[in-house]
Amino acid sequence: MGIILGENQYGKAENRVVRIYRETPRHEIKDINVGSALRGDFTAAHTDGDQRKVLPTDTQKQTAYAYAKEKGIASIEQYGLELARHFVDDYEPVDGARIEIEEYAWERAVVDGKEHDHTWVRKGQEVRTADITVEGKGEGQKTWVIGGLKDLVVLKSTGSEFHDFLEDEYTILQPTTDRVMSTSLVAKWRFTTTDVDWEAIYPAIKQIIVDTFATVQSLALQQTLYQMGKTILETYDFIAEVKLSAPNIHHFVYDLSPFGLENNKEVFNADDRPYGLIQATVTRDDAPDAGPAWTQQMAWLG
Ligand SMILES: O=c1[nH]c(=O)c2[nH]c(=O)[nH]c2[nH]1
Repeated sequence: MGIILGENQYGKAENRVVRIYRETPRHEIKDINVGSALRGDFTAAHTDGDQRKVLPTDTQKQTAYAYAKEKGIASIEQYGLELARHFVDDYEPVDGARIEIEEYAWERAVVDGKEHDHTWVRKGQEVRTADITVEGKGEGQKTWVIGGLKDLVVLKSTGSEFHDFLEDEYTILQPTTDRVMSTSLVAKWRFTTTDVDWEAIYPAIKQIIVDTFATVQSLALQQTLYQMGKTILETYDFIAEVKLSAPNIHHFVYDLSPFGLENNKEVFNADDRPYGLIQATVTRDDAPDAGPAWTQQMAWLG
C-alpha cells in the first residue's frame, strides 16, 4: 500500500497590519487583516520533516509587515498582488500563492466641528475584501483578483414583497406585499484584468449594491441579489462574475394585541436565527474560466 500526500498549502493567517502614513500632520490610516498561503512542492517537509524549501510562516508574516512600509497599501488589491507575486517570483519552490485581505474602515473623529488629523472612529460599516491568487512563474504566470465586501448590513422598511410561493401542508407563512427586508450582505466580484483603479471601483460597486437594494421593488431576496449582480456586470465589462450571499434577517411584526395596541407594521422582532440564507452567482456567459480564483484557503479546513 502506498500513502501519498494530497493537496497542501501553508501560510500565516490573520496578520493584523495597521499602516499609518505620517508624512504630513494630517495622518492617514489603513487597517487590514492579511492571510498568506503558499503552494508548491513541499512534499519533503511533510514526509521527512525537511524544511529546506520551506519559507517559514513567520517570514511570510514579517514580509506582510515589511511590505506595508516598503510598498505601501494604496489599495488592498495592489498590496495583495505585490505580496503574491513576490512569493511566487522570488522563491523557487513556490509555484502558487494566495493572499486574502480584509480592510476595516475608519473615519476621522470630528472635534470642535473639524475633522481631526490623527484620531479616527471605527466605521461600523462593511468590511472590504480582496482575494488574490498567483500561479506559475515568468511568461505563463496567471493572476486572479476578487474584490468584495462583507457585513454590509442594510434594511428597507417597505418595497419588499413575498407571495405566490409553493404551499404544502406545513406552510404557515402568510404572503405579503409589504414587509421589512434586511440582510448582512457578502459580495465578491471577479476581475478579468489587474489594470483597474482599485480605489475607485470599490465605492462604485458598493453604490450599485446599495442603489439596487433600495430601488428594486423586491419580490424576493433572490430577485434583488440577481439584479445586483446583473447591474454590476452590465456596468463593468472587466468583471466576469459576482457571488452574493445574503442572510434574510427576518423582521416579524410583534403581537401587541395582549396590550390592546394596534401594530401597523410599526414594531418588529428582529430575529437573529434561524435565518433564510439566499446565495447566488451571476456570471457573464463568455466569462473566462475562474480557475482557482474562488478557492478559499482560510475556509478550507476551518
Ligand atoms: O426573499 C425571500 N426568499 C425566500 O426564498 C423566502 N422564504 C421565506 O420563508 N421567506 C423568503 N423571502
